[in-house]
Amino acid sequence: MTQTPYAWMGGQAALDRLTEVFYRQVHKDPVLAEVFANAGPDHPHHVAIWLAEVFGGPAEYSAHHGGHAHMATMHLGRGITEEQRRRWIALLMDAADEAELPNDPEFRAVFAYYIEWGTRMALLYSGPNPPAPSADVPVPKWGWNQTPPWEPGS
Ligand code: HEM
Repeated sequence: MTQTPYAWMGGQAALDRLTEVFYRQVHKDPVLAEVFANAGPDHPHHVAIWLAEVFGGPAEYSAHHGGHAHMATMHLGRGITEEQRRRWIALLMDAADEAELPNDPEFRAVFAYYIEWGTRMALLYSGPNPPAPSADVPVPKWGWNQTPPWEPGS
């Protein structure tokens, strides 16, 4: 069976590397620094745990960090702008290079697919009339979709 995107990218260690690099840049960024000014030191790890679960790793965010409802609540009322969303993506994609996540087209496409979707969901929750955060909504799961990774011999 094809391994999960989580395993393909190098598991939790890779995601922690990613979010550490990412938030280091976020805190220096003129568009995003203010948005994350009050985020605690554990924030990068929490987001890494979330991403792990999304990409097929352990369901630790659901089990110990409040699942979808907590994530959604953390975005309520923040009024995230399109400019901030775009910058968030740009910095995360640069961080994926710097943290040396796999750069094969299939992995990067799946990664970008979730990030595009997820940032739009964050915007929705942060804006007026957000969906009510619900304990019944599961953490989303992102597999390979249309593009399983090319592997030698396949
Ligand atoms: C795929 C997109 C995104 C994901 C997966 C995501 C994930 C998360 C998670 C899991 C938390 C809660 C962390 C915890 O449990 O402590 C969180 C909080 C937060 N997110 Fe997002 N987020 C995304 C997009 C964004 C965007 C685009 C922005 C703003 C530009 C944003 C701003 C914030 C802020 C300000 C917090 C609260 C940080 C704190 O004070 O601790 N998020 N996010």
